[in-house]
Amino acid sequence: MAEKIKWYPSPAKLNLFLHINGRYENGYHQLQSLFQLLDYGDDIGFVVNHKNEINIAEQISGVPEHENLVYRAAIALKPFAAEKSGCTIYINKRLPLGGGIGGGSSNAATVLLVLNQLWGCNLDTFALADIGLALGADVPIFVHGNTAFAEGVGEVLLPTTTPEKWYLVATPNVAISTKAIFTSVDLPRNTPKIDFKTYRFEETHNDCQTLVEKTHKEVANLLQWLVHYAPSRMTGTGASVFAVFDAKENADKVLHLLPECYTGFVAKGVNLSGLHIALGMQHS
Ligand SMILES: C[C@](O)(CO)[C@H](O)COP(=O)(O)OP(=O)(O)OC[C@H]1O[C@@H](n2ccc(N)nc2=O)[C@H](O)[C@@H]1O
Ligand SMILES: Nc1ncnc2c1ncn2[C@@H]1O[C@H](COP(=O)(O)OP(=O)(O)OP(=O)(O)O)[C@@H](O)[C@H]1O
Repeated sequence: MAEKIKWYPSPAKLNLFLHINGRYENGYHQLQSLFQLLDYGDDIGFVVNHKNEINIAEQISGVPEHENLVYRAAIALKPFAAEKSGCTIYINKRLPLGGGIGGGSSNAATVLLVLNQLWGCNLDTFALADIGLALGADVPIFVHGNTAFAEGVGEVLLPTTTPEKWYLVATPNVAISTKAIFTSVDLPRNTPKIDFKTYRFEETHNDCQTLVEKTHKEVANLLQWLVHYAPSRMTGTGASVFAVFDAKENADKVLHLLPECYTGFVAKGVNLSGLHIALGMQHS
C-alpha cells in the first residue's frame, strides 16, 4: 500500500517595511525590516524512504529540480540524518514565484524543520537556521517561526508581536529579480537605522519601492489603485504589494474589486508560524 503523504504548511511573509542601511563587503546589504508572518502559504508533503533517494514529486515550472530550494534544503540536511534517509517531497504551490513574500525561503524552512523531525536529526532551530541562511537570507525567519524585526542581512531576529491586521496581497504578472534590484546603482542604501522600540508603520518605507515602481510600471499602477482603499506598500523586492485592513470583510471587498490582470489573496497577520503550531513547537 502506498504510504500516506504528511502535509505541512509553508507560510508567506510580508516585509511591513524594508530599510537599507548599507552594504557589506560581500555585496549583501545591511537592512532593517519587520517580517510579518501570514496564515496563508504553500503546503509541502513528505513521504520518507530508507533508500537514500531524495526527489520532488512534481516540478515547479521553470525551476530545475536541483535548483529547487525544497530539494536543496533536503540535501543540506542529509549529512545529519541516518545514512539511507530519503524522501519524496510534494509541493502544493499557492504563492507567486519571486513575489517578495518568501515562497521559496519558506518552503526550504518547512523542509528543514519537518525532515529534522521525520529523519530524527535532532538539530535545534539555531543549527537549522544556520543551514537555512546558506540557502537564502530569508530562510532563518521561517525556521524560527516568529513575526520579528530583522537586521544584518535579515538573519538577526528580534521576535515581536503585532496587532491583528488583515492584508490584501496582490501581485502583477511580472517577475522581479531580487539580485537585479540589489545590484542597481539607483537603489538607496543610506537610510539611518531606526530604534525598533519606536517603530510606527507610517514612519517607515520600503527602500526598493521607488526603484521598482520606475522599472516595473505594473507595480506602480497596482499601488496607485490600492492606496485609494487602504495604506499600501510593496513587500521585499516586489513584485507583490499589500494593503492593511483592520477588518477581514473590508480586505475581502477590495479583493473582489481587484482588476483581473492581478492575482491576490487575503490573509491574517500572525505572530507564530502555522508550521510551528503544526509541529507542536511553541517557541523557537
Ligand atoms: C530583500 C528580502 O526579500 C527581504 O525579505 C530578502 O532579504 C531577500 O532574501 P532572499 O530572497 O532569501 O535572498 P537571497 O536568495 O539570499 O539573495 C538574493 C540576492 O539578493 C541580494 N541580497 C539579499 C539579501 C540581502 N540582505 N542583501 C542582498 O544584497 C544578493 O544580491 C543576492 O544575490
Ligand atoms: N520551492 C521554490 N519555490 C519558489 N521559488 C523557488 C523555489 N525553489 C527555487 N526557487 C527560485 O527562487 C526564486 C525566488 O522565489 P521566491 O518565491 O522565494 O521569491 P521571493 O518571494 O522574491 O522571495 P523573498 O521574499 O525571499 O525574496 C524563484 O523565481 C525560483 O526561480
